Amino acid sequence: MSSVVRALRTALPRQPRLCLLSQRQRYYATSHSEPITIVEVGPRDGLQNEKGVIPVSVKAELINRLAQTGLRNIEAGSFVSPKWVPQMAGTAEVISIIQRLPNVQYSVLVPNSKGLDGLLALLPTHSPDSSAPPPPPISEVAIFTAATDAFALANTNTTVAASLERLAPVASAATANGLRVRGYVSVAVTCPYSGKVDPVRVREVTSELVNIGCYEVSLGDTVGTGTPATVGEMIEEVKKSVPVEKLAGHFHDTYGTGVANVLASLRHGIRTIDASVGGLGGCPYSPGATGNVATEDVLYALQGSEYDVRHIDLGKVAEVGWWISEVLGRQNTSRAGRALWARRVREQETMEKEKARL
Ligand SMILES: CC(C)(COP(=O)([O-])OP(=O)([O-])OC[C@H]1O[C@@H](n2cnc3c(N)ncnc32)[C@H](O)[C@@H]1OP(=O)([O-])[O-])[C@@H](O)C(=O)NCCC(=O)NCCSC(=O)C[C@@](C)(O)CC(=O)[O-]
Repeated sequence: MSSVVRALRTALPRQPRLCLLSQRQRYYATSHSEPITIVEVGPRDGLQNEKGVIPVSVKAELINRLAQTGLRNIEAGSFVSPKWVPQMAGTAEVISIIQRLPNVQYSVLVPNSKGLDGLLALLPTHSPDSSAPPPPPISEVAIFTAATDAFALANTNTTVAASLERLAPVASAATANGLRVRGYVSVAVTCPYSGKVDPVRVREVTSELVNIGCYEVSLGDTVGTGTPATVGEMIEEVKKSVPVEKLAGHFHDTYGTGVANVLASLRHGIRTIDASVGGLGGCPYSPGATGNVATEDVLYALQGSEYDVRHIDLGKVAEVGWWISEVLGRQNTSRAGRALWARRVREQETMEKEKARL
């Protein structure tokens, strides 16, 4: 590591924020923009696919750092079987130690009643005792199924129909306990086991999730084979039964079409996008798929557009991406994140040269 890069790392928190919008872009963004919700799934979808065991302290720090960037929705982990996804073990501890920010919604993924019970055990059932530690700040659970039986069996050991039967009481119990319920439909474009997926099937499963109580359903291109054309076709089909306000887009970037698919889904009316800092992630049961579309890439692409994400600080998100990539010893797959890093190194080198010259 060069001395400039080392010095830069030490100096990171004191660096001025990156100002990436021109004055004209800022005017356009202010006067015409529509707010977009970014659901940051890095701490869950991102970390669940890492090879090594990640300490609880690192997971909690990732969530805390993300919460400081202006992101308002963070999926913090999952209460799934540790035999199936060992990387998510310790979620109870993680959510017990994160710092609650009042304007941030924290959620966790649950596959069944046992997962929900694990979460509910941590939440207060009566007026909180002032001497007790504060309860975890979870206000939402995410339940998940798939558009194909082959994927549902690989991911959750059950068929789609049986998973929906299993999830209905989970959704009711979560709602009864004051939690919002979000749903996911995996393999909404292609299934790694059974190939191209019929959009009609995606529509049916999405409707079922709404019927059992999901306020929103995230349509997952789990494998990341989607293109603006196939994603658009799928969304238009789903919209025949479910209002677009209840849909979100969840794209993996395997073929480099993640940002294009985000833009396509926005054009088709979706206003909530899942993304993962540093492009972390992938589903352990989707062989060959890479991480989610990177949060930094989405934020960069939407700057100055008619879609408003100005409440999220791209520079700060990029810093989190650099930090977590280094901690995990992995390559940062966010193109924008890498470019911003290179730019900062160049700026620092210029400053150093200037200082030496004076
Ligand atoms: C659903 C099960 C549990 C069925 O797994 P199973 O083996 O059929 O379940 P079981 O009921 O027979 O239980 C087996 C063991 O797991 C335990 N168990 C059972 N449930 C839990 C729980 N909640 N928490 C902790 N432990 C649990 C249970 O107690 C038992 O322990 P044992 O008696 O053998 O010691 C399993 O298949 C599972 O956990 N699957 C989760 C897989 C997963 O997390 N995949 C990644 C998330 S989905 C995703 O990434 C896609 C998404 C959402 O991002 C969108 C996209 O991109 O498509």
